[in-house]
Amino acid sequence: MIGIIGSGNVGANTAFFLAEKGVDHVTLFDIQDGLAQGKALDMMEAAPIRGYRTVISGTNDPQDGLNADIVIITAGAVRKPGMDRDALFQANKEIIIDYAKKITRPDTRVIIVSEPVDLLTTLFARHSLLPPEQIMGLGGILDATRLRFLIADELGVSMENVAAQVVGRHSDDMIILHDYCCVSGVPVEHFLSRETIDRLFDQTRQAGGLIVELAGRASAYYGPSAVAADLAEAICHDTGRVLSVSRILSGQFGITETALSLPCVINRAGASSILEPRLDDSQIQTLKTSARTIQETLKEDTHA
Ligand SMILES: NC(=O)c1ccc[n+]([C@@H]2O[C@H](COP(=O)([O-])OP(=O)(O)OC[C@H]3O[C@@H](n4cnc5c(N)ncnc54)[C@H](O)[C@@H]3O)[C@@H](O)[C@H]2O)c1
Repeated sequence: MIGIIGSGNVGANTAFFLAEKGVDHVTLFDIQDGLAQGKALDMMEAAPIRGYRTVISGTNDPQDGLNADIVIITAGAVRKPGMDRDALFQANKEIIIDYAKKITRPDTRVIIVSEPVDLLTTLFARHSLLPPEQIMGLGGILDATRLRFLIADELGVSMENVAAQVVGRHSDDMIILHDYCCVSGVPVEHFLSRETIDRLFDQTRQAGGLIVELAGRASAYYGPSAVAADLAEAICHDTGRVLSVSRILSGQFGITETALSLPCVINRAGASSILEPRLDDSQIQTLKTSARTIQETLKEDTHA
């Protein structure tokens, strides 16, 4: 069973995408009375046409959503135009601490979507009894997915032939691994000029903000939901896929006790091992600065 905490745009769409992937059971919870039940019912009533057999249920009891094999946390405030992700920390930190303490099943794997994701994943890990590999933040995998679209669109090729890797913080400080961006295994420089590649990298950094500006009242949710469902499926099916997720680092590039995205092997245990990519000196500095910023923010906050 997959529990989804928060049944707003990301939570509900993740449930829908999971149903289309054929998982057995998804339980939605939201603090707004009736919202989870209403959306679950709506999705079940689409099943005769969409053809999924998944049971999607809504609940008013958070423990029904938390007592799950995989818990996806999408609860909390979203950015408004002009806001950066860090501005959501004060609004969302208590929610994360609360759920970190309420998850008591030792085998639950947790995917944190709420923003600012690396800060909240670090905070969750501090307050949780779960081991670090079972706690994953939705970070680099979304940025890489967006970049794959942009490269494919620029070249007019199929997206499935485009690979991209983004690590570090899910923010303007994300680190796009140039050497790992390929089209059918061929480095992207072979097809695109340096200026075009830089423009696509900038668009990737600004992708989330652009959607907030354009949509006005909502942040991105189709892309994030698709990625959350993909990650949950990779865990359920014990795939061993390598995906860039935010997890507590254990000494990689000298960083500990802080969650940042690096490529991880995703299997039934969660983000079970980290594959260290080759980074240049400036990328290592960016990664370390991101870790320091997260630690300083948490240190300044006496409740964290
Ligand atoms: N990591 C990423 O890449 C990424 C991408 C998109 C959105 N997000 C984040 O995901 C979160 C959700 O986004 P959304 O678009 O679904 O927002 P939304 O406003 O549509 O939904 C949020 C839902 O959370 C519920 N909620 C608030 N407090 C709660 C609590 N304590 N327990 C349970 N539910 C609670 C609200 O009632 C609301 O229904 C935001 O923090 C957003 O910034 C992250």
